[in-house]
Amino acid sequence: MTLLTASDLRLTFGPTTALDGASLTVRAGEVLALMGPSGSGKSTLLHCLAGILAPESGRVEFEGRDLAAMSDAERSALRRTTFGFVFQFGQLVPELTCLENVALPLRLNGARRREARAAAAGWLERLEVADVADKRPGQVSGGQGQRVAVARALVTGPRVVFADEPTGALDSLNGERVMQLFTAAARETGAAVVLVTHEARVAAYSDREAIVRDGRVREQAFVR
Ligand SMILES: Nc1ncnc2c1ncn2[C@@H]1O[C@H](COP(=O)(O)OP(=O)(O)OP(=O)(O)O)[C@@H](O)[C@H]1O
Repeated sequence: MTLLTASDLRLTFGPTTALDGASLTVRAGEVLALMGPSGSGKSTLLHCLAGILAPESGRVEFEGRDLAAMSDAERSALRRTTFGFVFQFGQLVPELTCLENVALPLRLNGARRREARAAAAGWLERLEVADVADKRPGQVSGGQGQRVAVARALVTGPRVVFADEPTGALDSLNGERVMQLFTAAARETGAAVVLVTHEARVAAYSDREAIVRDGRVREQAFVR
């Protein structure tokens, strides 16, 4: 089943053409890796799929609904409840503990403090970082921080998690473990993952690879 469809996206930044007719579909529950050279448009495509950037032409549909036709409130509700995000540097809130960081999306969606904290604790456990629950992000390792960021992205039960170089700041051993835990947890919950990476060993955790070149999706192949 197709969840997200991008058709013929074009987007320029001043003289730079970032997307030049990019088209892509994301299926429910799949792990999709966006690969390709630096500057080819991978992150821009990811941001358009997630409704963070609006293409100048072309359209993005989530379950058949055009993101551009939604109100700002509808789009931000979609990002808060249906999408999850993991970036290269976890972007955790530095003033909150790791547990509070994971509980935060649930609190923003209206969950009670107690339930949000209980669910967050469960997710930290699942990502094997229960021991850092009461630490602040500045006091944990890069690998631990990324696991907390993955827990935070999955805690709301999103349909799609967007990840931009989620292991880019980690050494290979830590990166592999984060990818193992991330993709296993996403598969269990049925969330699709759209992942930007330039590392083949990170892409190896995907079901499908799409190669972005010069602002277009040039090739697609099933990995497994
Ligand atoms: N906000 C911006 N302002 C100006 N130019 C931008 C902006 N965002 C992206 N670009 C340019 O658009 C092109 C595509 O960028 P994008 O970040 O999507 O590529 P990428 O494939 O993700 O690259 P990398 O692998 O290096 O992260 C690049 O030439 C980039 O410099």
